[in-house]
Amino acid sequence: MCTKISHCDALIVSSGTKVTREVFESFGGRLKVVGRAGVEIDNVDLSAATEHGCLVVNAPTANTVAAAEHAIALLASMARNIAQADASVKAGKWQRSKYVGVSLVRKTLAVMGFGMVGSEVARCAKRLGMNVIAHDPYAPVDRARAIGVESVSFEDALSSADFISLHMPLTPATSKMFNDDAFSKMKKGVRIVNVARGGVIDDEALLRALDSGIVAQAALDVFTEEAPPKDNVVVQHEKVTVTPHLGASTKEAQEGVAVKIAEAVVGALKGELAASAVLSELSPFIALAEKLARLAVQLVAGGSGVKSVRVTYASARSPDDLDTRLLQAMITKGLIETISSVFVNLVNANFTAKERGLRITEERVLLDGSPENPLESIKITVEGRVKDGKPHLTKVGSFGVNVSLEGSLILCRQVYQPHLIGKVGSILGDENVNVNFMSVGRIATLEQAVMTSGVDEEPSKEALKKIG
Ligand SMILES: NC(=O)C1=CN([C@@H]2O[C@H](COP(=O)(O)OP(=O)(O)OC[C@H]3O[C@@H](n4cnc5c(N)ncnc54)[C@H](O)[C@@H]3O)[C@@H](O)[C@H]2O)C=CC1
Ligand SMILES: O=C(O)C(=O)COP(=O)(O)O
Repeated sequence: MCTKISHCDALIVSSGTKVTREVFESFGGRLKVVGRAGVEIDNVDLSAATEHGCLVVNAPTANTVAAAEHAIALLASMARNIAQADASVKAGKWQRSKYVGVSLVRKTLAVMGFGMVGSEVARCAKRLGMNVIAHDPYAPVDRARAIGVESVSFEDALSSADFISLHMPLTPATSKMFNDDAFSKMKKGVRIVNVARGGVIDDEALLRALDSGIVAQAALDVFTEEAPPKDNVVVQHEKVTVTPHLGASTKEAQEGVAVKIAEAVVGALKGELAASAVLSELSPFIALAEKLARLAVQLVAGGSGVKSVRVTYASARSPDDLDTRLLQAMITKGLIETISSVFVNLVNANFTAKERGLRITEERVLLDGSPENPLESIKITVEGRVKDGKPHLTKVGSFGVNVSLEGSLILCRQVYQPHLIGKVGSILGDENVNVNFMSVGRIATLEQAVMTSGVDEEPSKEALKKIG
């Protein structure tokens, strides 16, 4: 497989394909993007991707509904012993009393992890007449309240739930978080659904909890090892219902993730990073951030690089509603790529900045007014705004200018005096370089000023020297 894909610029995978260090190494630097056609990117070696300057994108929302529906399907079929009863009838038996189930209505469901899938599960469960509580240390309480779900602590969720549905990612913090200690805090007879990741449950502890009766039933779509070995005792347990990682497996979701990931990969190959709602809102500012950083590094350090950069974001949004990580990554890209051959992307930006001793500090200026626009301006020595959807330079040092940041710019520091505009224009004209605009930011005649010229072609070094 590695030989075949060494001829590719991008690779798109589902959870079943492990994109290991070996895969990145075999690409010999050609691979630019790995697209994960789904939510979780735990099957991609992110450190190896970073080191190889490869961007990793995912399609985080296209299978949300499918995963939530699968959790609800498992919840209902577990409560009514559908899988076990089906196998029994097919084996020629008729065991009506053995498969008496439990009702869902008015039971308490604890949704652990109140993100995209968890909140969709909560909405569906509410419609089934369940009392839904949620535990998520990072989700805003308002999100749960808005759909009539109470946010509770981990302990309260465990102790009051009749059903528990797991929807957190697998991270070092969530690995085996459902262990002996957690099971010991659960109500006796609790029923558990796991459509998240196998690793969040300690399998041996689950087995003990099933055998002791703390857990009456479990329904699992995901496993620590996929496919689980044939003799896996949890999988074979009569109180356990299993499916082979089918959460995202509906025709609609598969088509959805395919389209979304193709868009994200094409966008990334074109240098747009990714295509999601948040990103599209920030898109013009992403371009602005990178262009300002490119300009700043040239103005401030004269091409030798910078070590410490202060970025000021002016916005009417509360700092909590403005995620600047992507903007910061683009600033890093602008600062570093302008003065080196290092390829910076969303994945390796932090790593690359640290490696080069570049420290970026951020400052927020809270403006009055409508928070409809995520940002008003970004300042990194130079200041810029988005006007008509396009990045514009609005200030160089203390000089106000107003120029589009598309194409190439020549910035000259000067003492504002007659003939200068004409002289610069004729040097460029002699070279057949077309000047598409010129703007002078000045305080007064014969004072310091900044002249900005937009040019269609790149002037020769000699011409630039003459202008200098
Ligand atoms: N079985 C399947 O086919 C599918 C499985 N998934 C799994 O479902 C998971 C959730 O997906 P989404 O909802 O789209 O992700 P998401 O990122 O929208 O939500 C995850 C939520 O978990 C929360 N969380 C993190 N640490 C936590 C902790 N210690 N305790 C409680 N909550 C915690 C986060 O704050 C976040 O709100 C994914 O990580 C993925 O592993 C997703 C799609 C399909
Ligand atoms: O999106 C996810 O995280 C999933 O678990 C779905 O996995 P799949 O794309 O079906 O291999």
